[in-house]
Amino acid sequence: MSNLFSFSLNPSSTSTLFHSFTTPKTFSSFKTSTPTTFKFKKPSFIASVLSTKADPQIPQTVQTFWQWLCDEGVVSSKTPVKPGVVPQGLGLVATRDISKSEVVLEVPKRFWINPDAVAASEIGNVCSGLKPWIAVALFLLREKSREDSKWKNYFEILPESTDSTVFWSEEELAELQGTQLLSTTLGVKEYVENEFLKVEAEVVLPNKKLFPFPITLDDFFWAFGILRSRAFSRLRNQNLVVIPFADLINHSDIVTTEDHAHEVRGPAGLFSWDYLFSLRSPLQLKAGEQVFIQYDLNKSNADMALDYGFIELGSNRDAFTLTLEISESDEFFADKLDIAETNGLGESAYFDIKLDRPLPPAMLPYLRLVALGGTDAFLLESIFRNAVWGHLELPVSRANEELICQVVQKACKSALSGYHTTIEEDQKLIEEGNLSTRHEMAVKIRTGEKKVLQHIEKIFAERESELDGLEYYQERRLKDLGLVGEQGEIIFWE
Ligand SMILES: C[S@@+](CC[C@H](N)C(=O)[O-])C[C@H]1O[C@@H](n2cnc3c(N)ncnc32)[C@H](O)[C@@H]1O
Repeated sequence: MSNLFSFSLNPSSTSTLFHSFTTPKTFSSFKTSTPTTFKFKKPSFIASVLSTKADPQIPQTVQTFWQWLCDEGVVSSKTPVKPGVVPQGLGLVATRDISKSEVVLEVPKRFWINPDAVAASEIGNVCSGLKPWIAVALFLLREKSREDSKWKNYFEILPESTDSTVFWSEEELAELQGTQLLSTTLGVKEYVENEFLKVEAEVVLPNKKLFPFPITLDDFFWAFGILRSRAFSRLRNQNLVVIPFADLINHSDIVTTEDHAHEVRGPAGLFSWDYLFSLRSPLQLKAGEQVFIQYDLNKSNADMALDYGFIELGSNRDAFTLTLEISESDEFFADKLDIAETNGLGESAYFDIKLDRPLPPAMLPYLRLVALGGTDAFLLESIFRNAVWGHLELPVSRANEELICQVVQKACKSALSGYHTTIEEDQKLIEEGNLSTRHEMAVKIRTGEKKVLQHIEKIFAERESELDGLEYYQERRLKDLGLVGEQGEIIFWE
């Protein structure tokens, strides 16, 4: 969550994961692709905090969990937070005033659930070749089923699922018709199912002694959901780690920094030192207030819905990912690919576009490259290779610029026609209220995507109306050669 909760199947970035499930589109067809509840009752008023006396609002499982943390020396009378029942399910609540950046909890490494814990366990050998998240998922399921698991009390407080779209019914998913979130969700579900079938056949079934209990696809999805919503990432040396107790912390957009989680060395019991996961409060708090962090500033609402099962109200997380591709049938495919790769892009490129924000800097050059042809194709010659990206950062020719404007607008229109409601209809539904959590999330996600598409369409419509006033490669070149006068007249013939 400080950076955390952005567990990604591909550690390079969360958006890589996102994109790995979208179907790349060619330029010509460039378009954008487009359980159950918590165990705990959610009070609508203040949080109820565990005290030394049993509080009837706190489930027995949470009281037992807390007692376990006390017995293990993870918490003491000095720990300034306790689990509480809050509107987001369980959360961490201050038991006294807390100052900004104060350490609120520390969890020794022996309680962390991560690939190292798997490697050191009985299933370490059979899981050694697996993707880290799959190994940890199997470990979670195995420990959950064991009466003598070290984490037994922890498993008792975990939710059965979240509102992540991977847990939505078909009827609920139908409200996402036309959205990128729907195609991403379906892609993720298919991916998880395939991984499950593979690991079931290759690891679980052949090792009945290690996995003596049945593991179903639903179980595997549960583990996947736990990892997506609770694993911390981007700690030093830790890309995927579940930290019991620390993972009770909820997200708030009031927090705008991400640097709250650290790995430190410190006392981890009466006589031992160990690595500790240390969490600091990003805000100053009064006793009784909930501790929040920022899960990930870069995630779009669609990412949040998929990973955590909630979204933010402000529109700054509304986003749309444009997928562009150099078509293999393009007569200049090899040259274009070479230029794209030299500039850190590839055959396909993904551009996350946010509402009311400028376009990603590489998007226009890439679009111009993909559209390059006809009399502009000379720029693809190898003699220009070092300078071509610089040329593509500015309009190349009227024809090229007009083409990209038209293609993008057409693609936006086509994507917009895939939604089954208009923005106005969505707004009416929100105003009327009475929507379930998931339905409201779906309506807000589809409204957000449509607004971003309209925003992109507007940018390119405006650009198209300004084509006559733009300066293109040939004019720039003549100017560089001193062949254009102050008024723009060509003086070559004088
Ligand atoms: C790391 S867990 C936090 C503890 C969790 N509330 C629990 O009861 O176990 C993350 C999950 O908490 C919930 N959550 C966290 N922040 C939230 C927020 N601002 N709004 C709604 N739900 C939130 C979501 O279900 C999310 O998947």
